[in-house]
Amino acid sequence: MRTRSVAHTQSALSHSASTMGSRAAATWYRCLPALCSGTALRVAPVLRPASFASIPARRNLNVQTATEAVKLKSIDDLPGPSRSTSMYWLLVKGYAEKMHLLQGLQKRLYGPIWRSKFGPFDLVNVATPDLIAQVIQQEGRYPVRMEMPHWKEYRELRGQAYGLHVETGPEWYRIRSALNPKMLKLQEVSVYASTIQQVIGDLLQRIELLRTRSQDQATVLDVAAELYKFGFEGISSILFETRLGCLQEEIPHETLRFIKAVNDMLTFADMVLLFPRWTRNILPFWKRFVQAWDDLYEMLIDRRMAEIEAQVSRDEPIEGMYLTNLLSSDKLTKAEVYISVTELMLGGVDTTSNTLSWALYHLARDSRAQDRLYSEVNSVCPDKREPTMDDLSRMPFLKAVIKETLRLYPVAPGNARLVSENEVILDNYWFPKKTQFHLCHYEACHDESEFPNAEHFLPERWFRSDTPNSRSDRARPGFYQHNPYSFIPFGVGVRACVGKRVAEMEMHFALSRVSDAEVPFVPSAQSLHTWGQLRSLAGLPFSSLPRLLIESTMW
Ligand code: HEM
Repeated sequence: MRTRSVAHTQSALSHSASTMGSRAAATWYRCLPALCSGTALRVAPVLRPASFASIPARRNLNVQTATEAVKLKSIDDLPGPSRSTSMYWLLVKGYAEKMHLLQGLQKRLYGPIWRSKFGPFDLVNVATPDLIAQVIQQEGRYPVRMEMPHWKEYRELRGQAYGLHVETGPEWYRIRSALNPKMLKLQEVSVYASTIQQVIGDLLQRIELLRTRSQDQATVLDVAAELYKFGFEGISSILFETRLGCLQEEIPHETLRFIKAVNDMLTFADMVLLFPRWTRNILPFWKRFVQAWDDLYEMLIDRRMAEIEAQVSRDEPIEGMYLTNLLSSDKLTKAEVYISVTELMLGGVDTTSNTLSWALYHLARDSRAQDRLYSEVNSVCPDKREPTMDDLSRMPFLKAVIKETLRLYPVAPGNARLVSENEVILDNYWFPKKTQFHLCHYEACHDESEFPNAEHFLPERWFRSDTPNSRSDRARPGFYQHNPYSFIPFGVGVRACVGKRVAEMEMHFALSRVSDAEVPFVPSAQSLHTWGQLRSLAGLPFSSLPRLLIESTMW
């Protein structure tokens, strides 16, 4: 099984657009970055950095008069690499696979705002929290990340609804408003807690099984793959009210085909975007992209939708999970429910699983952080009790570990905005409507002036209470006063991630239970390195021993 970031890989321009490339575009919709209405940078009170309190209200900086605009510089005045330089960096220097690092390189060369062109993209890159804030504040009522012409074309070919990623304006907002309530309200999301706990139970059993089968009785050779399966199983159990069996010994054939269809769709989406239309008769990418979407629909969604619809129409009582609720709410057409659930599914897999992989990687290398996490979990939930949502609110260090992981490895290393309602002014530049902005989140959350020791994993940095008495340089004044736009892993505003609450719940429950049951450590004689890529953790070896075993040998 491949462990590619599905939802937020292609969604990055969906879940990130960060990288603005085909990959970005893919990541982009993968994370299918949605925007939860009114989700303005909420943080748990304990972890709340002071500066979050002062996010300025949105302002609309539409250009007032042509005279004013004339005084400003234009997009043509921006510095930036030529097309051939960009292609050289991407293809020859290998940045196509690590575009998040290109952000810092180009910022050093051209300054915090620059223009870059490659393939079909003509981008204005912004790489400071201030500039990111300025774009967001001018994004308009119905923000758009980027155009998704290939998705749109497929939907038209099959007569399907457009869905969150393709739809724009009030129509996008109508769909989004129907999806938000059962996704973004904490109380509503807690309904899914017991389902997720069952899936986590399966994950723990799977880790134990793989460990005991290994030569050293300690190493799970590819923990990222297991977490990917967990991500898939978790989100599908919430959305479809169905267990796919990803964590079983024998993964059902249909499930494997579904997973393959998801990966194919994302992979070929990249290709379809990059090559011009006339190549479709010669190259296989478009046909395979269409085939992948067809398979994806047919294999799971059609089948599950038909079952649930039949139950709804027979007025049978059904466990009211997400899909059932959407189908019975009448707020969306059946076609819109189809596509919305698919997009949520695409957004919900690799996002949570990659974040968990990176968190375990750092905990395995940092026994101090690991011990602190275990003490916290164990004090709130002694004797391996499964945590409840209420328990999670008493685990600030657990949440800090996830935040710090998302800062170091943002699922969407870049995001995008195609500002089509307004002209935009940034510093002393004026941009016409429909300018495509690339928001360099990765660079912003790795900026030393915002986060001292930015490349280090320091969950404590999210605790203001650690500041006053500590002697370490982490505690120097102002350390926690980062600009709120330097860390927006789920986006911000009405288009922010629709799956944020579900993702946090999944990650918090999973990490608390894994750290309560396992003692991860770096495999001997193996120096784990941080791969250049943010998402490809495939093959991440993970050694752990059951905590119970360690505790009993101590006695
Ligand atoms: C670690 C977990 C996750 C992270 C860091 C993340 C991050 C993001 C980001 C940055 C965006 C773009 C927001 C913007 O443009 O301002 C986004 C959009 C989206 N995400 Fe996530 N996401 C995560 C998990 C999920 C999950 C679990 C789901 C599904 C339940 C999901 C579904 C979506 C969708 C559908 C959108 C597009 C929304 C729209 O365009 O209206 N995400 N996500």
